[in-house]
Amino acid sequence: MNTLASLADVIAVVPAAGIGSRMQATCPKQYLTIGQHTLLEHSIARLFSHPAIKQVIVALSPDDQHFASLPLARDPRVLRVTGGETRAESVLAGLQAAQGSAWVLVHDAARPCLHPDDLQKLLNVREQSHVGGILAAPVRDTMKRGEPGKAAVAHTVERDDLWHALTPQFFPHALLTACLTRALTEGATITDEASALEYCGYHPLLVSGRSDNIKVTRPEDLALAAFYLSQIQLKESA
Ligand SMILES: Nc1ccn([C@@H]2O[C@H](COP(=O)(O)OP(=O)(O)OP(=O)(O)O)[C@@H](O)[C@H]2O)c(=O)n1
Ligand SMILES: C[C@](O)(CO)[C@H](O)COP(=O)(O)O
Repeated sequence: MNTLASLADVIAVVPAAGIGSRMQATCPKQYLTIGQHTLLEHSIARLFSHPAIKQVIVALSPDDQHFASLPLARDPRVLRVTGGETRAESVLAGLQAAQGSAWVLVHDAARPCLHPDDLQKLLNVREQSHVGGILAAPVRDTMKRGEPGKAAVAHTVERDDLWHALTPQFFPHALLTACLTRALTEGATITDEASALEYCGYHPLLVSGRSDNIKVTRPEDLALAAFYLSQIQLKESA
């Protein structure tokens, strides 16, 4: 029987089964460190900083050599599952292990700078929508479409109503599982959870989020993430 509190509980799925090839590092980028902790540990700590997040399901590569040595591996709130060939497949593996939570949040292991205010804003979506929503940052720069296969401008892209999709992304567990399963079965290209819902005809909410919630993707991102994270931690310790 779910208590009221458990109905409010949220399970987070953290896809962490990638190799981080664009990072050009000697280990998968989620195990690069800022200070004394890995990006994965920072990203999960940001989630657990909110009382509604009761469990994290982390999807790892079957060849993962790093997770077992982290304190996370002994945290009873953290459940390990085996990820897939794509991020979407890793997320689906996490969803299949998520039991007892009506809503599920998905957050990249490579986004360690999630601000607590943004997490709260996203969790509030549960009161506003039956579909769910995502953190997103409005595009700031002029956007260009390149000519296919050439480093030349084809045309400028209208940037009104253009957003950078971020994570976390937050959806009813049953709806996201159904949409992601259908999209993958039908061969759709799915790079975030919202695109699976869009594929099935839904329009998730866009929750304006901070642009410092970066995904560590390329070598120069690590120092920037370290700075942004230090700013969050400075404010939290004030
Ligand atoms: N098969 C995969 C691929 C990616 N991810 C995870 O999805 C998140 C966002 O993906 P991305 O930034 O693309 O990470 P990588 O795929 O590792 O990076 P790259 O594309 O540079 O190899 C990361 O936390 C990554 O570990 C995953 O769980 N399973
Ligand atoms: C999910 C995501 O973080 C939204 O921007 C992003 O798509 C994940 O990175 P990838 O390079 O697309 O796997």
